[in-house]
Amino acid sequence: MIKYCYTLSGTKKAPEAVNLSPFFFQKTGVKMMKNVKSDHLHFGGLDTVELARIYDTPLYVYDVHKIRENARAFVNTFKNMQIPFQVAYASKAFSSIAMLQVAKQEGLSLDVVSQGELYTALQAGFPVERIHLHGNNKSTEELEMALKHNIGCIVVDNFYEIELLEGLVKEYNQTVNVLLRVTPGIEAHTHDYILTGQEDSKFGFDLSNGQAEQALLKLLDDKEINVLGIHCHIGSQIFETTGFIMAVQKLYQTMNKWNTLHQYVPEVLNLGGGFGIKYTEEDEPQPLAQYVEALVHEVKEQAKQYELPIPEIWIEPGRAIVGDAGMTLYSVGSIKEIPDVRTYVSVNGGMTDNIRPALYNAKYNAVVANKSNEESTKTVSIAGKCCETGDMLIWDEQVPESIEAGDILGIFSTGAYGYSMSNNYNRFTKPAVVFVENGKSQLVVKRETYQSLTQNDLFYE
Ligand SMILES: Cc1ncc(COP(=O)(O)O)c(C=O)c1O
Ligand SMILES: N[C@@H](CCCC[NH3+])C(=O)O
Repeated sequence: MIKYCYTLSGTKKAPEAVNLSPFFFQKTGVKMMKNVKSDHLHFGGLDTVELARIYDTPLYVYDVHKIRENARAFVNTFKNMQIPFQVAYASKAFSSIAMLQVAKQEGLSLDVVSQGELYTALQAGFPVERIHLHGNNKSTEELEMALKHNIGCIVVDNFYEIELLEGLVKEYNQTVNVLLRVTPGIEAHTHDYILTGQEDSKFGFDLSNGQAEQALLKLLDDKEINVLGIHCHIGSQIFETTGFIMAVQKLYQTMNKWNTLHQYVPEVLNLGGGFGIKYTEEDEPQPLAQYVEALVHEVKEQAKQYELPIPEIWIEPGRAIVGDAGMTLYSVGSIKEIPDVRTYVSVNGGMTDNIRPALYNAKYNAVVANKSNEESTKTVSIAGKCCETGDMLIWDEQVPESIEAGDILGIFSTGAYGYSMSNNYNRFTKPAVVFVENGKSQLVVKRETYQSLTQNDLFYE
């Protein structure tokens, strides 16, 4: 049995160990992991071809050990830096009862943005005091649900919400902790659709036009509302720490002003999520610990400069916790060769289980999981099966010459915003989700059935 790996340029490399995660290979520039026992790709210690056989495809697979490792990278860095903190997992990246159980086990807090996400957290038995509710258009029902369950805090986003909340806390004679979401006017370097910190944003109160200050005063005026602190989130899939550092500086200028004018000093500074991960070898994220180190360092510097206390620092990573811990397995079907133009390899999923390539032109790498010892010398494009020309998962990927119908194709780093953004376009059913850990696999989200697709449909009479 040949024991080697291929780099993206096609050169062979000896694998350092048997069951390394694809993350390792992406990090080192080696494209795929080889199992020395067979020619099957292993993920989280298990044979992916076997997983596809047992659970069928398309299938989301999560390496739970990797989820824990990512979570601990954040948590342990805060602990080592001896600073009060909360790491709130942004459950929009991937919410399911099993995932939230793992988040709870790792001592994370939770960011939810809807009643559905809050309901899932409650079903998972997530500690309510560690749940934070987000949203740029929270409904009365959402706010009522948050108050009823006494969740940790509500991240207040706009004047309409303040009015609703003021009415509700009076009606229920209840106090509530809030964070004030501000937009610091920072344009992080990422895709336009996932930018959130700029002035022209639907999220939060703008700092520069005075609306944030107006909102603060309104909230401080209400004795049922405790303004725990300030929140800002500058965007998603950000590699450089510069944007985060600039946000901290902007927030401290504001805090200094608000301390002088209104004697308001926040206890909590929530700096959001957005820490970038590696999808392909072109991506160069920082190690997760470095994002935290940079943030904490800057907070300490600014606190010293303005002679303000060091607040509790909260962050909200989603992608960085689950992104590279998940992969998707598909079955290859039709292969269409257009001589001198392109070869389309169609799989039994696509934009219904991963809309990111269609939405953000996001890039991924794939491997033929049952032929991972074969050299990848053929250039093909991986197409989804939706009735959309734009339903392409990867353009120009290298695969073995022998690729054929029935092969299992694995796409790496689909753990964030894959399942959570999946949809039923063309009435495709959503795939199942499987967790692997300690050499075992377990189904944690069942595959949708045709029955579940039509269960809410009614006959027109
Ligand atoms: C307010 C807020 N917090 C946290 C996140 C999580 O972002 P990411 O998954 O990039 O860490 C998002 C999404 O961008 C967000 O809007
Ligand atoms: N869904 C986006 C990120 C936006 C997250 C929420 N603010 C993605 O897949 O990258």
